[in-house]
Amino acid sequence: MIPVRATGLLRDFAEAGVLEAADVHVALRLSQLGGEGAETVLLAAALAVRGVRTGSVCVDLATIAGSVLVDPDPDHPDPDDPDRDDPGAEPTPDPTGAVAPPLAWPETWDALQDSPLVAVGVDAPWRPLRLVHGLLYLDRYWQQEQLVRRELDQRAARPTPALDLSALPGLFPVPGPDRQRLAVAVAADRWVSVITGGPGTGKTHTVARLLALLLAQPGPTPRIALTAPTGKAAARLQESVQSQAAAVGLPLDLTASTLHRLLGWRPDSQSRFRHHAGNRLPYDVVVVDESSMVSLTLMARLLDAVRPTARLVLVGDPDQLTPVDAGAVLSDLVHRPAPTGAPVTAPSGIDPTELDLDGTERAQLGNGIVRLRVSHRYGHQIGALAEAIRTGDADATLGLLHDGGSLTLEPGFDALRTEVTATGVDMAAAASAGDAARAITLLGTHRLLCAHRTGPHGVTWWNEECSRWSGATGARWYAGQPLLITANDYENALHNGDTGVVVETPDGLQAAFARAGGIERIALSRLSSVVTAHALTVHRSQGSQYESVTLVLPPPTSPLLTRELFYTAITRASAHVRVIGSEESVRAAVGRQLVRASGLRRTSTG
Ligand SMILES: Nc1ncnc2c1ncn2[C@@H]1O[C@H](COP(=O)(O)OP(=O)(O)OP(=O)(O)O)[C@@H](O)[C@H]1O
Repeated sequence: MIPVRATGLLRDFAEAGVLEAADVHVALRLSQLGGEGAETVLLAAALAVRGVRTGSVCVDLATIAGSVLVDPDPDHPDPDDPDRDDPGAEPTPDPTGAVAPPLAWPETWDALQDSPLVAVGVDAPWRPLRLVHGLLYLDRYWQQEQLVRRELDQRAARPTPALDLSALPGLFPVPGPDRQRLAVAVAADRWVSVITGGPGTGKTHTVARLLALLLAQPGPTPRIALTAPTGKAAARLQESVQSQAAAVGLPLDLTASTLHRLLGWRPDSQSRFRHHAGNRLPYDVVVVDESSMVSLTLMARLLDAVRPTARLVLVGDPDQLTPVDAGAVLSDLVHRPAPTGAPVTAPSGIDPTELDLDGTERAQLGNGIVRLRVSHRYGHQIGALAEAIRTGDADATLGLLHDGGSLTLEPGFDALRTEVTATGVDMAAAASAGDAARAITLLGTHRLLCAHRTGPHGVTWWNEECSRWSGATGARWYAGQPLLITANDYENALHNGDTGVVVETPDGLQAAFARAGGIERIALSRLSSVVTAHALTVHRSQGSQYESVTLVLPPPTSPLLTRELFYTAITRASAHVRVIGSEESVRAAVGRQLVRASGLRRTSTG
């Protein structure tokens, strides 16, 4: 919809589909408040608002003119809702490369420097917009970025107390080079560290051993917080750490919570969180899993609240899809130069030269970053495919997909239909017989993933098609029906993104969910936010693992088709990956990376 008050450049860009009404409204409001009439400044302001709406922290004035973005799905969720896990769509570069009406950037640049709306440079007093190093920010995001930068740099520069590494050999008994051991030593030796790696590379395994090493240090027992951006991720982290607790000597009752819960989210309060710089979190170690899903705003809140003398350990896979909200902090962190003064070597007793670290990885050690590389979960072929996609090698990706074995590229749906039908029949049989364990096992054997929520390649369409293939009768509930929880449900201890299946019980049909201690059956009438889920968006599948995954690729022109989407989807599988789509779609996906403008990677000082 084009706002009536939009004129000139704002109208041109709104008509070209680049700006939405909200972008224009904010720019016009700023113009009123600041007494700014220059069209180019108002356009730049609207593009800054739009940048945040589409995931960037700022607008890069050097590249914006050639990289107009499209917003493929205006159905954005409420950014402040902590229950929200599924963005459904990710704004990405316009694949057609179409550029909106031409813009004279030299003119715009001059107008921005002179504008009463724009603070120019790091030290200029407050104004609603800030221009630094060619990046234009809404002030709020500039402040958040500065806070994150400052906190991380201060943490990196400050030495930690001397470490006793004598427990390490017991925690990693196999001799020889081991990146997990290096990661533990590095994370224990710093106030902030990052443990990255693809799925199944042992990030949580490493975290459990890090905690054991910290608990073995002399002095008071450290207080530990385990957290993750979503309820489902927090539950997985807790389960995984608890399952290793006895083996490495951790307390058996360590629990994990969402970041919102940890920080004390208060929807009714101005300050939003109970914990902040004036009321810090009472922990000595804070481990954040699935950090790739943490936005700039949430990272700023967290850094504000963690004590300067608490070890902050960020864990995640920076190659996965980025958060719904603005910023891609984890990805920025692994790409930023080390701050001046940061130690560039591993702690004493650890020899990084043994570990086959490349130049980048060596430099990253200076930022406390260690990347784990060996997957303990999936076979060589899926690992090789993940690496080919991650490094943008389309030929290698296609070569692997054509090689057969556990990977296939198919143009049609026949094999998918056979698989969905067979699994559906088996699930219905098990569920009708009341065998919830078998029905849940079958649910984890295969998952259909799509880029889009709606449309011919979308989840909604596929859910209907798969329901037909698996013999659903059209009844609201039926035995063998796969379920997806779509909002956190504290009463039933269910998390947004949990999956279950409808099974027959002596009390009629009920929903069955896998729990750490076994299977729980819940009356269907007690579930408020639940849908049938033969298919999921790739976003929604983040953090889940299936034996076999089918990914339906959209056409090459789809703005959702990116390397991060492809990588995230195929790394959900532990044994088999089927990609349905054309070679062109595969090439388009591998070749297109999500671009999010941010100043965090640029320098360490801003
Ligand atoms: N060094 C190791 N030796 C043996 N098994 C390992 C090792 N590291 C990890 N594993 C096993 O590999 C599996 C995956 O490990 P883990 O869950 O820690 O990986 P992750 O990187 O946290 O995975 P994700 O985040 O994708 O869930 C687990 O079963 C774990 O016990």
